[in-house]
Amino acid sequence: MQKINDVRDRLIVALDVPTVWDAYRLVSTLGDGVTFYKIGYRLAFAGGLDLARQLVAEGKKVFLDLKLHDIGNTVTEGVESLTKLGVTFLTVHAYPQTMRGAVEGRGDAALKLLAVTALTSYDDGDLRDAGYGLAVRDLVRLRAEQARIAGIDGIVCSAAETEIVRDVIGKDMLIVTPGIRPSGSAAGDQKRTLTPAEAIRIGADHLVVGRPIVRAADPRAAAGAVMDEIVAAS
Ligand SMILES: O=C(O)c1cc(=O)[nH]c(=O)n1[C@@H]1O[C@H](COP(=O)(O)O)[C@@H](O)[C@H]1O
Repeated sequence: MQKINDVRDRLIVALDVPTVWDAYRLVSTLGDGVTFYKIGYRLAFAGGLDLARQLVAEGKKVFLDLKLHDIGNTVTEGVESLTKLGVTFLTVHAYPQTMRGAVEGRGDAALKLLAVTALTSYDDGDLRDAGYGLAVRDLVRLRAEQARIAGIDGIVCSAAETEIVRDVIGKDMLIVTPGIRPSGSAAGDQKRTLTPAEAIRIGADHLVVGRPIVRAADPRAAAGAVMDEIVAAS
């Protein structure tokens, strides 16, 4: 596992809120306890790229979750543009051409590229529906191996696949796990979930948590409870 100096960085809160204003309000509510934020489709298409720059300027780390996937040249050019934002992580789908294009576009920049293997809302039946002949665990293993070969920095998968992925990628790449559900919280559309403590114990580096914090009656207390679990399990 890569060394993470500040344990707070292990929690990434997904800013899945409608407006930049809502995002600022949430960041201010969560305060210093949360150091790492994810900006995904919802905000990226509503002023989120400027927000990313602003959060970076304020000393927060930002994970830009755009899950890029296109012909290699287009991915290369898109990633080249995104290196200028100062964000820490960027997602691409774990297709070999896409990953190679992203690594080329990243060049020498500090941006770390994460490859999304099999979405955590998918089970084996969903993969069959999408035309795949592999079970989730086999697809995740294959894509983790392809990501390592392509020069990607980390893997996005369910924490349930952490051991399989670690076996393939070794210690130097990151494992970032969404689909985290504190016990008692609603799974929603997530199908492959683990609790924060389970995910940390099994070896995940960073946990992505959205609705259990963002939609909590008291988001600061919810984030604090997740962080307590992370610290206790680290
Ligand atoms: O790339 C991601 O972050 C991601 C990959 C994946 O397989 N599953 C997944 O849920 N995510 C993202 O992680 C977040 C999870 O949010 P919650 O389900 O609300 O905790 C969302 O922003 C998803 O877009």
